[in-house]
Amino acid sequence: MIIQPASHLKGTLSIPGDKSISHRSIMFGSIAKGTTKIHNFLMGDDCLSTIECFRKLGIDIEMHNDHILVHGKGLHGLEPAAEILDCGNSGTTTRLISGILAGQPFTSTLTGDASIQKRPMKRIIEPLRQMHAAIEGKDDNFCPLTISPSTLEGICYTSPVASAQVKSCVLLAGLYANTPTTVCEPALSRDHTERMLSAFGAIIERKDKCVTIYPNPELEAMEVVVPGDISSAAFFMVAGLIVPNSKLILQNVGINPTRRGILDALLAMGGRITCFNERELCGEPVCDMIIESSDLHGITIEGDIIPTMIDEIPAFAVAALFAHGTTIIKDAKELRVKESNRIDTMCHELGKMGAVIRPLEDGMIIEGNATLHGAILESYDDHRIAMSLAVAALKATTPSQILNSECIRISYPHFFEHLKAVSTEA
Ligand SMILES: O=C(O)C1=C[C@@H](OP(=O)(O)O)[C@@H](O)[C@H](O)C1
Ligand SMILES: C=C(OP(=O)(O)O)C(=O)O
Repeated sequence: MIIQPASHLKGTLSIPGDKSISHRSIMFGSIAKGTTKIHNFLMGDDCLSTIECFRKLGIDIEMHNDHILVHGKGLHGLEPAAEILDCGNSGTTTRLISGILAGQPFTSTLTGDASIQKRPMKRIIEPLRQMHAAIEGKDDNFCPLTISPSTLEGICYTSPVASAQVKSCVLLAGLYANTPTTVCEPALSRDHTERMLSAFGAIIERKDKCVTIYPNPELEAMEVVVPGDISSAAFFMVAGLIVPNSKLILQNVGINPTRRGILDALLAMGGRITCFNERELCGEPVCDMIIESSDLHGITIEGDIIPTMIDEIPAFAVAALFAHGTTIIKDAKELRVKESNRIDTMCHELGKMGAVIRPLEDGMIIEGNATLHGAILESYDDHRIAMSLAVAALKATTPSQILNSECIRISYPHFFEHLKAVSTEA
């Protein structure tokens, strides 16, 4: 993909469905009784991997033009898959489905692509084993994972990482345990599982950074309307702020407090972002946004805000390049275990364009007021890296090429069409 420098961005975009919420709607719909109808589902490759896994586990899932129907079979209705479950590139699929599979009376094996096979699974193997799950992984940490039948016990688990995937995995296993299960985390990670599972009928109690789930609920099918994904909106939030003379309207952006860190961080940098039409969609807060070119200044982000913007940090780093002063990102070591090592990949690729950006063990130091030139850039098959580099390329003095950019299909299949629709070449 060739990206031309842009003179300005103008227009209105309807933000595609949230990836995290789309995954959960299929998973919870599959283990609920009755037919769950899903609107605004994200047709990204990761969510399609979740659909394929549940089809292999015996669930009938119908794809229609404007909705999906999941014919759920209840908590104990899944059937053994005839083959290995392929989670593709999706960490969310791999880790959440493991919690459900730990509670089944049959053995399952799951794996995914080259990137998934490098991502750490010890973080779910350990708590699942504490629940007496029978789970084996390559080198005790990697896919393929094999999960065999066992009788699960509820636990009180203090997670060393703020990870919604770990939290959700343990809570889902907790549905099948003998006694209640509690998960506490060091900082609050996204809470879509808690919100949506409660709406499906699970009994969930929350207190500060801990969540307790009670076993064996009657989950009932429901209608889900998936809000737009702030992680996808983030690319256009940053692009609209850094390209001069721009004004974008982003419609239907999810602003759940556990996901809105990018909005708060960009506002703290002086970004002109106005949220209006605030409403609630399926238990999730949503708004429309106006984004206008802004004079940004560097900030430090660290601590509790980090998990609320973890996937948006590559895009945030691009905004920091065009702020006055230095931006520091700390406490974001988790970036090293995503689809790529996002600290190293961003520093390396932005460096090729002339950026002054230094990796830290747990973040980056980014010098602002950058002048970037075009370059041939590698996505490392990481969708967030491909799209963040495309945004940086809008501000370069010459065109850039992004290699292996098809990976955007994972979370935002129409990204390049949307970018073309709102940008005017310099
Ligand atoms: O639960 C989820 O849907 C997700 C949780 C986050 O991962 P971690 O739980 O590993 O932080 C995030 O990076 C991922 O894109 C989606
Ligand atoms: C990290 C991501 O997803 P996952 O963990 O589901 O692969 C992401 O979408 O940025």
